[in-house]
Amino acid sequence: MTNDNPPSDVTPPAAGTGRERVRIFDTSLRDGEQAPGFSMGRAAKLRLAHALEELGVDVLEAGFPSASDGDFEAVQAIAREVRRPIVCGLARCVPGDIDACARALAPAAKARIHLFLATSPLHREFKLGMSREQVIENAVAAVRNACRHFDDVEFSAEDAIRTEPDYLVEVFSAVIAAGARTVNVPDTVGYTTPAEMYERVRYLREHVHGIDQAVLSTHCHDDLGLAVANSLAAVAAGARQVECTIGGIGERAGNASLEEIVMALATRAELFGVDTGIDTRKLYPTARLLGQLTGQPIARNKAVVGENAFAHESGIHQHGMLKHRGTYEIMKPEDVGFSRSQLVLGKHSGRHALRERLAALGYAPDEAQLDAIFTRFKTLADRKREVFDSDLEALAVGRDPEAVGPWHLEHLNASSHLGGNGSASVRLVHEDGRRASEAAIGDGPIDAVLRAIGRAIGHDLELTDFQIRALSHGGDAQGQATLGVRHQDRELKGRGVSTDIVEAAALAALEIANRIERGTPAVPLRQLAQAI
Ligand SMILES: CC(=O)SCCNC(=O)CCNC(=O)[C@H](O)C(C)(C)COP(=O)(O)OP(=O)(O)OC[C@H]1O[C@@H](n2cnc3c(N)ncnc32)[C@H](O)[C@@H]1OP(=O)(O)O
Ligand SMILES: CC(C)C(=O)C(=O)O
Ligand SMILES: [Mg+2]
Repeated sequence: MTNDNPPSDVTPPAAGTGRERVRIFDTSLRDGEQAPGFSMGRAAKLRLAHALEELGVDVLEAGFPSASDGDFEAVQAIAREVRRPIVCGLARCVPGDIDACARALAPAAKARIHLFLATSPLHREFKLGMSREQVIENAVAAVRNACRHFDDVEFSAEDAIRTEPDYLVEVFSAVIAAGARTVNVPDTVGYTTPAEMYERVRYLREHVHGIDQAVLSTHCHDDLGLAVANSLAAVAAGARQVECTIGGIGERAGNASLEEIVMALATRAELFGVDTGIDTRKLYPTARLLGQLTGQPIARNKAVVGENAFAHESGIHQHGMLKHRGTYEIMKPEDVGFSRSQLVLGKHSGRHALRERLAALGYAPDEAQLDAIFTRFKTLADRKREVFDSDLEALAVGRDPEAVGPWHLEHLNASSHLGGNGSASVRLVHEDGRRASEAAIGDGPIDAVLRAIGRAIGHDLELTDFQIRALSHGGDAQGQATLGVRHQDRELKGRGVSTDIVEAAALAALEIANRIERGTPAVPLRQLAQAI
């Protein structure tokens, strides 16, 4: 289709800064979705597409319309609903794919077709069975055909990095003459290095005819863990579009990660001198959404958006952070969508962070008190992976944070029902011989168990977080449940371990219930001295 909105000029300046703009081409919904474990249905794709629009991507590759009816419909739905970015579809250099793309993208406000054909000797000979000349003929014919439907045509030379450089120049010169507006250099198998990529892009800029009328793009894979570095090298050499995915998802080891590229360009703006249109504060929420939609959570140590990206457990780092956060952070957590940095208390923490956390909880121990708490804190931290606020409170007032009881679980019955509801009944027995039986329904069985236990001890408990982690493998694997619970404006955390995840969650809820029962309130500061 011919768009009313012509494609924007080749390298638009970024608003306000006077710097050139690098276009962010997101392919989470195409290359990202191609990887095992990341496949998304139409509703999920549509949801992520809206989030990517909010994030500010310039081009959104919505899928491969000829891959399946489902993908066709997903691309069509995205083309209909997502108005701000250019919506793009992938197509082989065959008329059927081009036709499917044109139909799927017909409702788009701004549409692009992304044609690809492999150009490397290996792919030409063994995969396509085409000569150099045939590859160029097919590519040119496909671009011409696509131009009958689209103003905005991108051509990718699949396996460009392993393609003879002078031949790649011929291919790109021919497709630009035929009407391609973007030429893309994929490192399809993640083989290149930053120095080689820089040199390749520089060479292409120097030798491709008509390159000034096209945007030079790159698309890097992470087989050697170099996708982001190679993408940045391409930008340094003059590439003005980068193809990438949220969380770096994609074929095999994945694509270059969008959030890493964007934050590298922003954090080291003095090196690159370019801007993107990304609202960086949406990076973390978008990555979380992707994790929820695919069921593949973000790795804890993932750069920029991982849970540990702004978390510090080591005492020496925590001390530095308390003095000046620039000592151990090069980006602000708020700038990528986290609410704040976190000082996590564990066995590597020191007195400075402990004192800070105790102060936040309302305790102001003197040096001797702090030493005593610190010793017991280290003993506890050696046994637990993370020390919660409720543990600290128990330490601060001289109670045993690992004490069990007074309530014990005597009976548990929980069931889930189609549509999301769950019901549970529990019977608790107290050390003094009392018994309490309660039943509840909730938003799933875990919520129902928590409510039933809350009722049994006479407190309202609201589920705020639930995580389950396998501690071992096999049919009788132990699962560790961690519950986050709100009780009277306080967030409490509890853990339970069992081979049954509902029971593990019940034990975590009971741990919280017992803390409430034992009462570890914020003790007035003056009482602290007697308490420890
Ligand atoms: C590097 C990349 O990421 S490329 C994109 C990869 N993504 C995907 O493949 C996901 C979607 N793919 C699919 O659903 C299927 O492969 C389909 C529907 C596109 C094609 O299915 P099939 O027709 O059964 O072919 P199949 O996948 O087995 O083989 C690929 C065919 O496309 C041809 N081909 C591969 N690339 C291209 C190209 N760029 N242009 C033209 N033909 C191509 C191959 O030579 C082969 O042709 P042949 O069937 O005549 O031997
Ligand atoms: C389709 C192309 C751009 C691709 O995904 C690759 O070569 O990796
Ligand atoms: Mg790819």
